[in-house]
Formats: sequence, C-alpha cells, structure tokens
Amino acid sequence: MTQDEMKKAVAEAALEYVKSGTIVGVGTGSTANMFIDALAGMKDDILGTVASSEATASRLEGHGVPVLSLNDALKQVDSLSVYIDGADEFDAGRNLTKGGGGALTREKIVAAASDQFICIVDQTKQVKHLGAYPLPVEVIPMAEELLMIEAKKLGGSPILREGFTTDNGNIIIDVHGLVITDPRGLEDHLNSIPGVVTNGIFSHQGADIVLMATPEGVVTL
Ligand SMILES: O=C[C@H](O)[C@H](O)[C@H](O)COP(=O)(O)O
Repeated sequence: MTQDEMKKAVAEAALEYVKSGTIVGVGTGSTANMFIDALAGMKDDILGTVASSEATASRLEGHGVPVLSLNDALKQVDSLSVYIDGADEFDAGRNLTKGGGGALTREKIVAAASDQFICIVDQTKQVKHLGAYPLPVEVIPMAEELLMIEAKKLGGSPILREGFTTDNGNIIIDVHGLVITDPRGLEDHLNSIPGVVTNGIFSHQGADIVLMATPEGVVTL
C-alpha cells in the first residue's frame, strides 16, 4: 500500500466521526485534502464547515460544501462537533506537531473550538519524542530575530521559511534539532515569547483520537 493509499483510507475512516446536522472543523494538508474529498459525499447531511486555512476553504467550496467563518459558526452553536486534521508527528500521549503547511494558528483555533479532535495520520508520523520534524513557529515579522535567539537558547537551529507568508500575514520560523520531552512545557514557553502567535506543538489541543493508517488497515489510538 502506498502512503497516498494509506492517507485516503484514514481520511475515509474519519467520516464515521462526522455527525449529521453539525458544523465540522476541517484541517489543512494532503491528508486533510483527502478528508475534504470524502466529506463532499456528506455535504447535504451537515450544517456546514469551518476551514483552518484559505486553501482548505477553497477546496471545500470547490466541492460545494458550505464554509462558515468560525465567528459565524459560534454564533449558531457553542462548539463545533469535531475537528478533523492531519499532523506532522504524534507521540504516545497524542501530542502533535503541526504546521508543515503553515496553517498551525488557524488549526489550533479551530481545534480549540471543537468538542473532539480526530487526528488522521499514516504510520510514518508516529514518534517516541516530537521534534525530528522541524517545529514551526508563527511569528509577527518584527520578532523574527528575537525568536531566533530564544530558539538557539533551547538548543534548536531556527531557519526562516523563505518566501512564505501565513494566512494571517506573518512569517514562519522552523526550529530544527529539538528533542521534545516536555511538549506542554515547550508549547507554553514558546508561546510566552512576545511576538510569537503560536507554535506547532499541539499539547493543549492534542488529539482526542488518533486514526493511524497502516498497510494492514486503520488503527484507532
Ligand atoms: O499546516 C499544516 C498542517 O498542520 C498539516 O496538518 C500537517 O502539516 C500534515 O500535513 P500532511 O497531511 O500533508 O502530512
């Protein structure tokens, strides 16, 4: 089974968590794209979606799936029923790193507004410690050098994502070389640096359920 076939299988398995008549939070990335394609078949059953990026909104709209802003959605309901998204890495505690596509901030906001986060991954994303995948940090441009200095103090090697601007008009600094043994502590520490919008550790907004595709089938963790 190819990695793309595994992504498709896990994306389709996530449909089980989509409840009729609810608003669904939708993530960003290649796995989330496959979920969007599968969700299109349920577009008449759900009340709508909230997208975690402009790219996701465009793909949903291309399928004719209704997209609401988060603010409009939360005027209708207290919370979204479910948030479904991929990840770059996950650990045994269902802590995640995300943001390989640069959508981390909106993803974290939509996840926080949802009752349940179902993370859809293939088995290549499973790690003992987060950090082998460079950790993205979204930063207001003025704080670029400040974040570089602080990341080096943590033992990381920060690299500006050249030519990339987030949907929020900010920059991303990818921090290489971290071995993250305390995901929640590092998430909080990085977010306490002025100018940081958020970082790609999802510990506070970790997954409630990880659906992991393997060549033998989809496993629920
Ligand atoms: O910003 C991007 C997101 O956090 C993605 O969910 C993450 O990078 C995983 O993407 P993919 O499913 O393409 O591996």
